[in-house]
Amino acid sequence: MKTLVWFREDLRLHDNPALYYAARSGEVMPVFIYPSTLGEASYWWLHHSLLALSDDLAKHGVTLTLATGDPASILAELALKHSADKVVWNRVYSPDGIQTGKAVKTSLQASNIACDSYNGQLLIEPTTILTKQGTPFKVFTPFWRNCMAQLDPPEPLGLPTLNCWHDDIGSETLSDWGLLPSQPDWSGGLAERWQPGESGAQARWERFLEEGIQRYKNGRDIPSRTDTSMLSPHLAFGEISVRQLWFDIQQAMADGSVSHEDGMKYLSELGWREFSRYLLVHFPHVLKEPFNARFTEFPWDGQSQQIDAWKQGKTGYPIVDAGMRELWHTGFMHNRVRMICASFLTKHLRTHWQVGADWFWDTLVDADIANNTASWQWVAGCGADAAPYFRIFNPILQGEKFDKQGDYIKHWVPELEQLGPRYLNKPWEADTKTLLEAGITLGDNYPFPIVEHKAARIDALAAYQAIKNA
Ligand SMILES: Cc1cc2nc3c(=O)[nH]c(=O)nc-3n(C[C@H](O)[C@H](O)[C@H](O)COP(=O)(O)OP(=O)(O)OC[C@H]3O[C@@H](n4cnc5c(N)ncnc54)[C@H](O)[C@@H]3O)c2cc1C
Repeated sequence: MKTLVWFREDLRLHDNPALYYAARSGEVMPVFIYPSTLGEASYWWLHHSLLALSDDLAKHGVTLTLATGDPASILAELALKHSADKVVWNRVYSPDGIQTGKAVKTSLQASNIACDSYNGQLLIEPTTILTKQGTPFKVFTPFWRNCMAQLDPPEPLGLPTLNCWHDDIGSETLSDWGLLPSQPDWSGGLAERWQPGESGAQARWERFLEEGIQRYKNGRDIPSRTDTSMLSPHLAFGEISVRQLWFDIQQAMADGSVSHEDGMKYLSELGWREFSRYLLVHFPHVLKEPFNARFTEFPWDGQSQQIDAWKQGKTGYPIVDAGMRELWHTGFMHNRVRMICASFLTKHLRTHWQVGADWFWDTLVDADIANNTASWQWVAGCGADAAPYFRIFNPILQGEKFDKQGDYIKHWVPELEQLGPRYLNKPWEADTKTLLEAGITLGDNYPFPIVEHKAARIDALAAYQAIKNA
């Protein structure tokens, strides 16, 4: 049997159901089709991830074919032209991903080509978890409790023996695709931090199991530490299987190398990833509209100068600036700081969450339509099970609490390196002598705050009151 394996968000060989079952029944021909909707940082990642995948496949004598165009026509044409018996893929659970999967299926069936799809992305199928009334969950805790009660994922699949059929099917090349930035090449910071591809993902996971997971529950909120797994871009591109993470954590809790508390906390973060996809499957409109319909009328403001200052890490609030600069430099931002920066944009600057989501989409290497949308709506107060809008993060107190020694701020905002802890999160309150000794001239080498915290908070609450009373 000859099978075309359509790679999508599953750029790995291990525990890849589509590849595994195709390889077990005969020869395979892997195909990847250019995705036209990624952000710039994700295209950088994709380039390196595809290089890694095609090297890994080549070690087994298998060639990865690259193609551009409509998947429904490309796959049917390739299958007919090269006499494939079947086309298989792992499902993608975004609205676009579902739509494309359906179109491919219809087109293949119209050409009498067999096809099959698998779950290679989630611990549990979103359609199988419903409330007693048969409706989708809208709140995380009962959703996850329900998942945990039912969860019995199949054991991860190993690496199949791969055989390729050697038709030359005319692959495009990665350089044809021009995914890497040039003029200017801003990717230096990304390359320093990341190793895209399956072996990079496995290495990061092993490191986390050795030295991060044991401190996860308490350490995960401290941005200067490396107590989180940093697997998000690898998960977004499917370079590591979530089932493997699940089984490894279960095993580590069973043999006592990881405490129940740390292990369960990590699994619940994977639960948030499941929940984000679940929400998009059941409520696809939330990609563009607020989950809480009341927010349709919210008086968003958002001035372009202030939004630019936010993007550039020049708001005058050190923890926000540190986060936005980490994002620009590395394509990543720590979760606690993502929440602070997103709150600042949607509440202090009263800017529509979509503006922030778009910027993150372009600059994050882990940009993931489900996690990004759900998280932005959550912070903005309009999402499912969201933090209430009136809970407005105070960026000064957040910095003081989660970056006590100021290591994170000083790393990303080196202008403030000489400033002591008393004023590090509020340099504008320092007297002239203190600022002078620290080499800081506000308005010159570090900005004054672009908005005043208390006034911005009052404005945001007044705007919220307007929709609450409507
Ligand atoms: C405004 C905002 C935007 C975000 N955008 C994205 C995004 O585009 N892509 C993305 O993967 N995550 C996003 N997140 C969620 C979270 O910040 C990242 O998943 C996390 O920081 C990744 O770091 P890690 O892999 O070390 O996480 P860990 O703490 O090690 O968690 C393990 C995995 O669980 C999942 N996870 C963790 N937290 C969340 C969460 N809150 N929601 C959904 N899944 C989660 C991720 O897949 C993560 O890799 C966003 C959060 C906020 C507040």
